[in-house]
Amino acid sequence: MLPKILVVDDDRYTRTLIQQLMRKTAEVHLAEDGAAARRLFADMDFNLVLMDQRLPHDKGLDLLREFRSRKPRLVAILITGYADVHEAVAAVREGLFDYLSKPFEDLEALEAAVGKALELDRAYREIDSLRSRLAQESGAPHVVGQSPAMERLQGQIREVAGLDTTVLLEGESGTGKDVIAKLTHALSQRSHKPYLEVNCGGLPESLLESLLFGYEKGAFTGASQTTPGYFEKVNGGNLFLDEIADMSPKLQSSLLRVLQDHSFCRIGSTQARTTDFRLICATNRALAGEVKAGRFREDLYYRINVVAVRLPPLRERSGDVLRLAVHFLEHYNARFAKQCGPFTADAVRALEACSWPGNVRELQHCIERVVALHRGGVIDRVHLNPGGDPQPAVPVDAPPEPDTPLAYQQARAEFERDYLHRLLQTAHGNMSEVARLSGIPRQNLYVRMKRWGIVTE
Ligand SMILES: Nc1ncnc2c1ncn2[C@@H]1O[C@H](COP(=O)(O)OP(=O)(O)OP(=O)(O)O)[C@@H](O)[C@H]1O
Repeated sequence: MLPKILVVDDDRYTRTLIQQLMRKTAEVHLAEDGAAARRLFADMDFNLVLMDQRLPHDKGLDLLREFRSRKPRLVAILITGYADVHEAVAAVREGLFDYLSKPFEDLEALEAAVGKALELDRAYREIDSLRSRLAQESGAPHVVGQSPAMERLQGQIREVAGLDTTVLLEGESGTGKDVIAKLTHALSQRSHKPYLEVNCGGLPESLLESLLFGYEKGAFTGASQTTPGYFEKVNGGNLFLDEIADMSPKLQSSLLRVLQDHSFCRIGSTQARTTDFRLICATNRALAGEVKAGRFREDLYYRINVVAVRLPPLRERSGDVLRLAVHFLEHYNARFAKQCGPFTADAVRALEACSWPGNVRELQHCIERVVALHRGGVIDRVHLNPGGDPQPAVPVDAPPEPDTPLAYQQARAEFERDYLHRLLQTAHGNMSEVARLSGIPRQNLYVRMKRWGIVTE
């Protein structure tokens, strides 16, 4: 269905021009004054209003305020003469999406502005419909993404979730593997059974072993009481092993045996116990490459690589950046009890121009930072600073003069932040690769990246 645009202008030439320009991409409705505009607005749900500032009996901006009081998320563009531009700029701060100056000299710019405005309206509507769908599918996580790549991926997950096969999720850091693992659980026949997850890269071998297998009292120093492991506790449900490539060779062979026999022994016991779970694994390094390099067992690889699903990086999901930004904006507004937004046209362009090397996590963090630091109201490009210096988006202090010598600690901090950010970009968001290149242990890296706001979790 074509989007609906309302054009309010007393100048017939402008109305006809916009109608001709948009006739293939939108259903265009025309009003020559405020009264006609009010009638049409009351009757139809418009995706965009293009409003002239000077109307016979009304001021365009006042009419837009009236419309927005009835429909706060209305996306609107004001059409002004050059004399009124300062009013339009002020209106953008009030929540107007964009303004265009008449006479239109650049028709491509007009089309582009309308395209962006319609995209923002689409993002609002999709987030709303996702919310109401999720309210029905209780337990399923919010997976935002209507780009072709994400539609394909969600289709794949809906197909395999109920089949009880092992699922391998491959994708860069921050692409949403964790969220998709939870979705797989929520859509599976095991959804009412336990869902347990463990990050294989975050724990030393012995701790991971006791967490998975459980142990008998006295099995090792500190084993003060018998404790069942995840293989036992997850019985009937789904087990998510994140960062599977980081599992040690010893644990890889133990896991292989569990998958073959559906049985295991607690540490310190010889009694075999049976278990029934579906395995979901994730990795941000291509497992085939790890097998080739001799770091991952080939037989285990074939066991877990039954259905492999690739999570596309955010830079390959055209359109999703804005949807996710709107989703996180609403989330953090609710969480911090704020009213930040909407985004200006310039902010939308800045968000979409960024390559987001840290993927969805980086975007989420950017919006969280903006909402936390912003007093409220419209979010413009200056507030966002996407992908740039991960310091507060609204600077608290003036930046130091370029030739002012920095204190050693401060200079080192700036170097580290810049260094890690660039490295993450070079490694396409792959944390294990960043760890390898920098020689900094992975866990340590997370702590540092969190400190500099490069990652949030
Ligand atoms: N499609 C999505 N919709 C909504 N939120 C998302 C989506 N994808 C990711 N997120 C959010 O982005 C953040 C990072 O996602 P997640 O932890 O799933 O990434 P990951 O690929 O598992 O990262 P890592 O490899 O570093 O563990 C989370 O807060 C998650 O809720």
